[in-house]
Amino acid sequence: MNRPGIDVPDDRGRVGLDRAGRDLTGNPSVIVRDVELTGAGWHVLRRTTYDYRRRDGHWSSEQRETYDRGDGATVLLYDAERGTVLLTRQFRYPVYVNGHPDGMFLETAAGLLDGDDPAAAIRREAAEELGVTIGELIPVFAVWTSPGSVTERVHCFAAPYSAASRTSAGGGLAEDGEDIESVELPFGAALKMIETGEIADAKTIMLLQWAALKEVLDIDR
Ligand SMILES: Nc1nc2c(ncn2[C@@H]2O[C@H](COP(=O)(O)OP(=O)(O)O[C@H]3O[C@H](CO)[C@@H](O)[C@H](O)[C@@H]3O)[C@@H](O)[C@H]2O)c(=O)[nH]1
Ligand SMILES: [Mg+2]
Repeated sequence: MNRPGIDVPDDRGRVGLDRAGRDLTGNPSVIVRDVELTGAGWHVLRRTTYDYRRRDGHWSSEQRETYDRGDGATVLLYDAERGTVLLTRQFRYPVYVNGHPDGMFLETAAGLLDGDDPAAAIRREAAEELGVTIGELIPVFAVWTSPGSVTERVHCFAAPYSAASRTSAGGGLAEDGEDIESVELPFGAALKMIETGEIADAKTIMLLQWAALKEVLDIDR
């Protein structure tokens, strides 16, 4: 058969996209029966049918759709001397179409791993998006933000920055359609923006609250 993304390369060169999950063995109460590719555009949508043994011992057949965009990484850049954090602002269509007033969204620098390990990926993204060359890099946690449907795991880091580590303009890759503004905020102001809703991105909120809990930065400045 000549099914793009399955037997022959699709327009992004991918094959075997219907294989994901078929070899899972970690949970004896789950038997994957079928994987259908329902969409292979920029990212991949699948409908998976599996048998699931409920807690009462009965088996049921279940279907779940998953959105697979690979894994990602993000970093909270902080300057403890000056009490600031460095964030990105860019247009995010998915939030705009779902209630955000203008879609201009404040986030920690982030990106897809694109085949790199998480540390290498976030060093690349911090340079591309904010022009920052990261030195010390602190792993914080790795989280699934939408476990009912999105497969993505986001590796969250923190890293110090200073005027000296801002080595280029940043802005993102124009050829990828990126147009990213650097936004430096006092830490206390960033925390207040969580309360007002001006910061409403899950990974960004988690990392700012981690920094407050661990007293990485002084809240009162
Ligand atoms: N043409 C096209 N481009 C796309 C599409 N989806 C994404 N892109 C482009 O693909 C690039 C991906 O940039 P990254 O910096 O790698 O990813 P990101 O979107 O900024 O970051 C993601 O990373 C976080 C951590 O994984 C995620 O939490 C967050 O949702 C975000 O999508 C961006 O230039 C984006 O415009 C699409 O459907 N079509
Ligand atoms: Mg990005």
